[in-house]
Amino acid sequence: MRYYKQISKEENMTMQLRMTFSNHSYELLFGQQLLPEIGKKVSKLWQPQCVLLVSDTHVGPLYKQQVTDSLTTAGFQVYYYEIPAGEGSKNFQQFEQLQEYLGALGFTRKDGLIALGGGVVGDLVGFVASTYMRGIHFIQVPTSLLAQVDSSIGGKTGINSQAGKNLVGSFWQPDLVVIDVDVLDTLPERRFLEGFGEIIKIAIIRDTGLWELLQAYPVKGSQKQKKQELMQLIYQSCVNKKEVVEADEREQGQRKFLNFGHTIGHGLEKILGYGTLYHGEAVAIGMHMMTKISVKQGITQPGVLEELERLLNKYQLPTCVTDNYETKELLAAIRHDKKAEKDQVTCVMVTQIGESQLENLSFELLESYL
Ligand SMILES: NC(=O)c1ccc[n+]([C@@H]2O[C@H](COP(=O)([O-])OP(=O)(O)OC[C@H]3O[C@@H](n4cnc5c(N)ncnc54)[C@H](O)[C@@H]3O)[C@@H](O)[C@H]2O)c1
Ligand SMILES: O=C(O)C(=O)C[C@@H](O)[C@H](O)[C@H](O)COP(=O)(O)O
Ligand SMILES: [Zn+2]
Repeated sequence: MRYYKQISKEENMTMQLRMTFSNHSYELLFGQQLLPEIGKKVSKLWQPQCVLLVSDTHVGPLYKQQVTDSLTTAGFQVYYYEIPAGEGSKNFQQFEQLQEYLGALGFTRKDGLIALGGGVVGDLVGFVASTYMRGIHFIQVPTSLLAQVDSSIGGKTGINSQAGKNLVGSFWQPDLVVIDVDVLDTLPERRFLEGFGEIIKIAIIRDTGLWELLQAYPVKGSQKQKKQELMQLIYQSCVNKKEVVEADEREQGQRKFLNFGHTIGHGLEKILGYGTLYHGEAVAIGMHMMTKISVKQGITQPGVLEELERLLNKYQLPTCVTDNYETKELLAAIRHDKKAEKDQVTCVMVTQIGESQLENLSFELLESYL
C-alpha cells in the first residue's frame, strides 16, 4: 500500500502534481474555484496570443463565459468552438472542421487550444493540437470525473473510425491540466458514477490503498459535503496514472495495464453503438467479463471476482450487457484492439486486488469463453 498526501480540511484544497518526461513537463492543478483563475495560470505558460477554447453543447453554456473572461482579462485573444456533446463527436468530421477553423482564423504555431469538457472534447482537441501545423500547444480543463481521473492526463489523444474506438490518434502531452472539482456539481449522476469505472480499474490493477478508499467513500448523499474525499480519490488516481505514464509514455510496457477492461469494453461500445454504454460503464463490464475469464484460467485468486462485483455494484456500474449482441461481432471488434495480433490479443488480468499481469489469449480461446 502506498502513502499519499492526505488532504486536510484546512488546506484550501489546492494541490499539484508534476508530470515529467524526457523533453516535456507539465503540472496538474487540483482545487476548487479554479476556472476563474485560468487566465492567470495560463499566462504563466503562454505569451498573450490567440487561444481557441473548445467545449461541447452541455459544458460550454455552463462554463465558457467564466473561462473566456478569465483568459481575456489575462490578455489573450479568445475564440470559441462548440461540438455536439457525446461520443459521436470523436470523429473525422469534427476533426476536419476544427482544423479548417484554425486555418481560417489564421492560427500559428505560437497560438494554443484549450479543451473544456469531458474525455470526448479532450481526446478530440488533443488530436487536433497534435496535428495542426504538425503540433501546437494545448491545455486540458477536464470537467467530467472520468476526464479528471484519467483522460486528461498522459497525452493519449484520438478519434474513432469505422473500424473501432480510438483507432486514429497520437501521443501529445498538454502544457497544463486544470482539475476543478466544483464543476462536478453539474455533472449528471450517471456520468459521475461512470468515472468510478476508471478509478476502480486503476485501483484493482495496482493500488490496494486506493481500493480501500473506494470502499470507504460515501457515494450516497450530497456531493458537496464529500468534496474532500472526492478530491482525495481524484488525486490518488492521478498519482497512479502519473507513475505509469511517466515510466512508459508510448505504451511499450506497463502502460498496457491501463487497458484493463478495455479490450472487451471498447468492443462493446462499438457494437452497441457509441454512447449506448458510457465508456466507464463499458470498462466496468469489460473488467468483470475479463475477470471471469481469468478465474477460469486459474490466474485470479478466489474471492477477487466477488470483491470487484461488490465495488461495481456500490457505484451502480453494470457487470453485464442487457442488450442483445452477437459474440461474433464482439470478437470482430476486439480484433481491432491495439494489443491484438493475427491470432491472439494481449489481455490485462488481475491476479489479486492491486496486482495484475499481461496474458496472451488466442481468439479461439477467447471465443470459447465469450
Ligand atoms: N485519452 C485517454 O487517456 C482516455 C482515458 C479514458 C477515456 N477516454 C475517452 O474519454 C471519453 C469519455 O469521457 P467522458 O466520460 O468524460 O465523456 P464526455 O466527454 O462525453 O462527457 C460526458 C457527458 O457529460 C457532460 N459533461 C461533462 N462535464 C460536465 C459538467 N461539469 N457538467 C455537466 N455536464 C458535463 C458532457 O457534455 C457529456 O454529455 C471516451 O471517448 C473515452 O474513450 C480517453
Ligand atoms: O492512458 C492510457 O494508456 C489508457 O489506456 C487509459 C484508458 O482508460 C483510455 O480509455 C484509453 O483511451 C484507452 O486507450 P486505447 O489505446 O486502447 O485507445
Ligand atoms: Zn478508459
